[in-house]
Amino acid sequence: MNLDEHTTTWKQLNDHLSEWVRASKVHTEDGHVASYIPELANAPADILGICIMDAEGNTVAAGDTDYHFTLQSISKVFTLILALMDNGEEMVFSKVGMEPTGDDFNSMLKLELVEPGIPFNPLINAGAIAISSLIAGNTPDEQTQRILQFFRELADNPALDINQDVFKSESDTAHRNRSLAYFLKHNGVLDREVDDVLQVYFNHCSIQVNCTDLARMALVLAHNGVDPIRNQRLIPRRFVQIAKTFMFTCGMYNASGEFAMNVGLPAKSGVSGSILTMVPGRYGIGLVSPALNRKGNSTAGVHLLGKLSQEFDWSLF
Ligand SMILES: NC(=O)CC[C@H](N)C(=O)O
Repeated sequence: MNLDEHTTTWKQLNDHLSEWVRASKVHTEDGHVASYIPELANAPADILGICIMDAEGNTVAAGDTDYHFTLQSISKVFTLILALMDNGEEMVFSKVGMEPTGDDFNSMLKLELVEPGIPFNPLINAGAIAISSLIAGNTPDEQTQRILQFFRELADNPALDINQDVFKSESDTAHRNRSLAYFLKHNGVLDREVDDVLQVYFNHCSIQVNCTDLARMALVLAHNGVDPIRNQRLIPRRFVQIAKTFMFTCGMYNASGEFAMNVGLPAKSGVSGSILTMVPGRYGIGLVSPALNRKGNSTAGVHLLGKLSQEFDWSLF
């Protein structure tokens, strides 16, 4: 995109984003806030906030942008990157595969059905739990600190921290994730103890952010691992390429095909109703709207991104 195009897009966004947010907000009524993690059930069902950041750090934001939420599954993109940085591709892909499942994000179906019993990809729960075990550190605390440091660097926000209430709530009720982890342990995928691995996993899912933090983290991916604001490489290009490929094929779970069709951008959603996406080479985008559809993606959020993609012809296809 040349400078003129950027100026036009930015003006359009400034002029219309609030109105588009209002129009998408009605779609919060089509969804439900996640309640299987009890603490998430307290989220307001009718809000929608978005922040779009350009390569200089300018932002256009609209809606409920002060709202704080936990990263949930969005964290999986960045723990994958960290595991790749700590272990290299060969090691990581001996523990997780590269294919979409077509199943729900917390499904354990294919772990038993398909040899060799490793998770299909690093963005489903089973895959992300396997990835948590690969983060460098001698103890779960050391691993968690390493993740926090990395996320703070990417968000350029030293104040990022874990929401302890959400952590405890998930940890107390995660019977399904526990069974996935035991399955993985049995299959020889986890070299650490199940409880230790889960502690790291629940911790990174519970890191609290706002839309601006999400947009800032997305901006680094949009620029292939270089933070364009500080002009500093934070992630090797190849690992961003891997992460973005997974976002495209699995980032919106088993609605990734539909999202690719309607929006056409690499994205990752979380059950807090958050979505991180980007316009490659240009903008980082973070949004939140807690009401989810059946597949675990924000109803109003997906609608708004469809509108933006259509308006600015952002689809990569
Ligand atoms: N889709 C998600 O955001 C899932 C993350 C959540 N912490 C879980 O394990 O269930």
